Amino acid sequence: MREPEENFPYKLESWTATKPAEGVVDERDKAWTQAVARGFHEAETSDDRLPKLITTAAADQQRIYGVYATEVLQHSLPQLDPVATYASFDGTLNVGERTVPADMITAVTVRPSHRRRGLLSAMITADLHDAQQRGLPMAALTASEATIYGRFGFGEASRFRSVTVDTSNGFALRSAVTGSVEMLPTSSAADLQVRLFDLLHAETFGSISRPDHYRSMVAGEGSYDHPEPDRKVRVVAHYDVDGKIDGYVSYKHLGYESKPVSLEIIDILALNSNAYLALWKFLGEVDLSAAVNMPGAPMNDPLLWALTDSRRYRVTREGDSLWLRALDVPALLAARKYYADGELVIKVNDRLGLAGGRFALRVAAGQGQSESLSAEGTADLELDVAAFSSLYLAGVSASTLHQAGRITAQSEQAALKLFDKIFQTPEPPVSRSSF
Ligand SMILES: CC(=O)SCCNC(=O)CCNC(=O)[C@H](O)C(C)(C)COP(=O)(O)OP(=O)(O)OC[C@H]1O[C@@H](n2cnc3c(N)ncnc32)[C@H](O)[C@@H]1OP(=O)(O)O
Repeated sequence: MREPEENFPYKLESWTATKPAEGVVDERDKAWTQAVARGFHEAETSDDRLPKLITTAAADQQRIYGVYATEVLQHSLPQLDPVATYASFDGTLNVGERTVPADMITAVTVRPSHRRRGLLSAMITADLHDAQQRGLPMAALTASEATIYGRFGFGEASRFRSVTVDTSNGFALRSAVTGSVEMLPTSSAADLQVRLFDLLHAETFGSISRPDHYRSMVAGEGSYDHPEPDRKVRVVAHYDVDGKIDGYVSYKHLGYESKPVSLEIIDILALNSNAYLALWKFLGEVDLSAAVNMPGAPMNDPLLWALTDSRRYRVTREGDSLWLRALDVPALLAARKYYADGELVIKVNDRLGLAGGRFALRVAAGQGQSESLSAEGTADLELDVAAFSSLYLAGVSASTLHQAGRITAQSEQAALKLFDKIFQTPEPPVSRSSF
């Protein structure tokens, strides 16, 4: 691991999460997990929940980073408490009919009394170099704030919406759905979620893996964000006409004090649009509720178009979903599925020295071939690695980024159009994971 250099009165340590033996939590793991909770302004995790949380991190084989003060002041938190936390684990990103390995970053916190001293910079630089050396072509995260990660080469790659659907009297869908819905024991949600997600992940462009803690979150057993169990969680599955489960929803009632009295979706996965709409029909008809909130709705949600009254569908928030950071541009260019042929030379600038260079892309019959070229020479487009990472899944076009001043070099309109023609996709990228 690269050690940060000059003027750094801290020690950066790294280890792999391991399952607590016989439920006994290692003191270092305990201090690290509590530091994460403090960093996100959450309540500290109760002792009986700690083994479960650390077990989920171990299931992901998370690489844990902790920054420790080399000297602590009298009466301050002990040396064992990290002043900064960070974790990463290997996942995959669907780039169209195949996946590429990705370094998935999570649990980034710096103690408020130690912010803006370069601690995040030290951790992320060490992890990105490590990921690149291990041959991972991409890094990925979901961000608490949009201002943090651009400087480290990350670009927004997909977006999501939060929606509220008015399910008061009169809620109806335009067309009939088939199959049936049934309530399940919440404990069965963990494995069901994994099965459905794996199928969807393999076929959804832009999908990134989920961390293991989704298993307990969707079953009301707590997650990293909210470690304590939530006994209000309910789980309902959709069965197709042959009796096979092809969708599920994990949700909870927000209480009679919510206005309007609402249900909230924790997770909804459906293998086809019939299952998706049937689950929504169920949610829309649940008694003692008049609205359903869906925090992670896709941008192209068919539900809007299925409602007899589309104004019942209200977007309450739109935001960035997945952030990507290229670590190996030629590998990424060769891996992606394309829908138009063409040839391009692009120059990628990377201040961290990880992925920069001049690269040729040749696409024929939807398959890309790429090679690194010498640094000197012309390029059709020159752009920062964060802009390249945003463009990679075509969640935004090169023309739009150029208009936004994000493609820095003087770019010919023809080159922008050619890039967009090669990279465009029939559907926008969709990510169903937050980590
Ligand atoms: C993937 C995830 O886990 S997302 C969760 C991120 N964590 C949180 O939001 C928890 C609360 N916030 C924090 O713990 C910290 O403020 C962090 C982790 C965001 C930043 O950690 P720091 O150690 O302060 O960052 P560091 O000192 O390395 O800053 C590097 C640069 O980023 C800038 N920066 C850091 N945080 C922010 C921010 N929130 N908004 C804008 N700029 C920021 C710094 O000003 C600095 O800029 P410079 O290079 O021009 O001087």
